[in-house]
Amino acid sequence: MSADSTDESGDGDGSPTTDESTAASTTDESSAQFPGDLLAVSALDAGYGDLQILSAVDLAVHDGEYVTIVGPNGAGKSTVMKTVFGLTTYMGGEIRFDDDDISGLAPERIIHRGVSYVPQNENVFAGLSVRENLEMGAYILDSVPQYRLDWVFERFPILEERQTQRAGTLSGGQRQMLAMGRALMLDPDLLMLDEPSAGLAPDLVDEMFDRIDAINESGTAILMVEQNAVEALSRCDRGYVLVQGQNRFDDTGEALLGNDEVRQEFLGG
Ligand SMILES: Nc1ncnc2c1ncn2[C@@H]1O[C@H](COP(=O)(O)OP(=O)(O)OP(=O)(O)O)[C@@H](O)[C@H]1O
Repeated sequence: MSADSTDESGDGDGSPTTDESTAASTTDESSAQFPGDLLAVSALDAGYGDLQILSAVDLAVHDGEYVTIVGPNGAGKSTVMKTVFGLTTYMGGEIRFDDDDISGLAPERIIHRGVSYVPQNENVFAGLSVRENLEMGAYILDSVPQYRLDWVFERFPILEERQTQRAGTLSGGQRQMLAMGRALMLDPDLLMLDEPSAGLAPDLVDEMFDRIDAINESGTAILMVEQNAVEALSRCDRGYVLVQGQNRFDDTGEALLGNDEVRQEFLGG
């Protein structure tokens, strides 16, 4: 499924690396339905220049899983995703994807492995048409695969209707759909979404989450950062609570929602 069929190393031993150091470890039951780690982040240190933000962060996403990161402002949630995608200063620890070590690789190389990332802001080319934006999503390929365009249009019919319209003239919700559609053009194994519901009118938030559910149900693993924590945890398979650049809790979404400490400290009671 990933765009790159030339992975070199493939030397992983497949052993899970993420469990020990977090406050509430991942339950075996929640992991059992998933075949293995797609993304395995262990003891990750990262930041910006000399400024360290993440300290020994552990996180895993299994094949086809839907994982959410929640936590207070400035906790480093976006930094985790940016670091997986090669956009920050990698300082230590390990990031494995599909059993290959991708720690510190540049984004172009990570995209080839089958990871797509939708940042929170400036995630479309405003001056280009909807269709051109989608075509840009497949820029690493020699030609734009029509079946992927069709796949995206099927999931986001509004993008087909508006394909000649400039992205800058779309509504916030449509723009977010375009950003997601573009990220899906390469049929990634893992889609990382940074606050997909941010700035959306309340009646569009549920619709956005429904679309993310549908993408996940079609087999794409999701790693998502969300301020809308209760909604996100109620939909995901597992969640992580990050505080000051460190793991605080991880468990199934349901268990985190039922955890009094998590509710009081991080979910508004
Ligand atoms: N480009 C950058 N350069 C320097 N520091 C940054 C940069 N981006 C983020 N930071 C800092 O890193 C810390 C973590 O930011 P991050 O955006 O990862 O947090 P977050 O948990 O996603 O928060 P929020 O929910 O507010 O987006 C913050 O202190 C932030 O100011």
